[in-house]
Amino acid sequence: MVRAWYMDNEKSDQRLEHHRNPPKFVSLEELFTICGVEYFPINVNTYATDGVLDEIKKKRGYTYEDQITCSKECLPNYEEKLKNFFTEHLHTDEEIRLVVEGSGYFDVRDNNDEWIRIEVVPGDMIAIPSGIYHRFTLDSKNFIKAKRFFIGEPVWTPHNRPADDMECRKQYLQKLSTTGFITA
Ligand SMILES: CSCCC(=O)/C(O)=C/O
Ligand SMILES: [Fe+2]
Repeated sequence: MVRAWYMDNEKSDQRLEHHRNPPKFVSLEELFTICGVEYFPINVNTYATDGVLDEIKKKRGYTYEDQITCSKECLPNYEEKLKNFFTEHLHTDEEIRLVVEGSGYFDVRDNNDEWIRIEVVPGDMIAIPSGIYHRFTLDSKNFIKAKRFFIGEPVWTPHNRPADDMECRKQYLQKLSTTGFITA
């Protein structure tokens, strides 16, 4: 089950939870309405046959799928990749991940530019919208295996902050400031 909370401002080990004192948790509804981040619970034991994941893929047009394992042993250029993942950036497309093993943290900026930390564990599928500033880190267990989805040919390019002039950033802010991400 995904959990999310506002981060403290400590610069210590990025792999720690970094709760505020007192902790300030964020609900799934808030994650969606203030940041546009969507969440789908998936059964990692049955997703190959139960149809839930297939339905999401069909509905959202995810035609590309692969798997990434982040660990010292499995990820080429591990240190450099982890450093890049944790550098604040945005993408021109959604970033969709389904955790099948291990765990980690996606951090996203809220509408006041504060960090919200999203803890992901097996069965958590999240869609991080195009244009939102975010980053990723492993937790202290140093291992995650996740499926990645994409509409069409994947574009993984991160655009590091500042990327405020990018069209996807402007569109994201426009959505937030007008209707938000609330859908009928
Ligand atoms: C658990 S997937 C690794 C992180 C990643 O792919 C990414 O693009 C972070 O922004
Ligand atoms: Fe990213």
